[in-house]
Amino acid sequence: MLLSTRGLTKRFDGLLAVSDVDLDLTAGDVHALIGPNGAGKTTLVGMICGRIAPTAGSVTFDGRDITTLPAHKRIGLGMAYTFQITSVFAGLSVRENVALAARGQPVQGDQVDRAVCAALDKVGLSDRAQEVAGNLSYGHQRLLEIAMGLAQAPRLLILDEPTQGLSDGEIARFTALIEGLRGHTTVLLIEHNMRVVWEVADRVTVLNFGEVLAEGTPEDIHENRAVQAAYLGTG
Ligand SMILES: Nc1ncnc2c1ncn2[C@@H]1O[C@H](COP(=O)(O)OP(=O)(O)OP(=O)(O)O)[C@@H](O)[C@H]1O
Repeated sequence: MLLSTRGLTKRFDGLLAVSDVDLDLTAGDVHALIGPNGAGKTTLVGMICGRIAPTAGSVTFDGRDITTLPAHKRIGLGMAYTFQITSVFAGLSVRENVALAARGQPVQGDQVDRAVCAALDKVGLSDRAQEVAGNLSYGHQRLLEIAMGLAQAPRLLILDEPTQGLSDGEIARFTALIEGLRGHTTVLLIEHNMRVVWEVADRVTVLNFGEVLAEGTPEDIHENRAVQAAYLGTG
């Protein structure tokens, strides 16, 4: 396992946002986290990457207990994440944004350039490298965020609703990109687009009211009646 949580819990005043979650991410897998709005997905991921302090439970990364490790140190261990709220610097160029994200990695000079070009190429933004990031469409800004994550050469890439606001063509490019990461980069993907989940996920965890409702392969989840009732509808 690259990452495990045990009994991970977050209480906001009276509200139990995440309750006793055991999650295991196998190295190299694409693991999708799904569930209705308010199920606790973003809160769970916030505890995994160190932005939210858990009320109880533990997080282990590569065999090390990181429950109380600050977020920037987790980045240093190889975690990268993109969030629903766009984090690009609007006044900088596309290239500069990715170069900033790559900084601090064990690459220098020409290697930074190469890492930036490779990341932009993977998300299909190479021809926009010189554009001011703030002028990009919302969908392209989401792709830029993913390039910023990739430029950090992460061991675990956490993506929070990466396909939200993307066109069909951009979604197809995104799924191809994720396919290309399988086996060497572990991906934790919060995703509402079920077609994307069925296409790219090796494992799926379903959260409902802060609890794990089901975990398994996409086929297991698709056939799970409790999941159908809670989330997928009767279809
Ligand atoms: N900082 C906070 N203070 C109080 N309540 C919060 C806070 N953050 C989240 N919550 C509540 O915790 C619950 C879980 O929220 P969370 O954003 O983790 O769900 P989610 O599954 O990511 O939802 P969505 O799919 O809509 O993004 C919700 O009821 C939410 O209102």
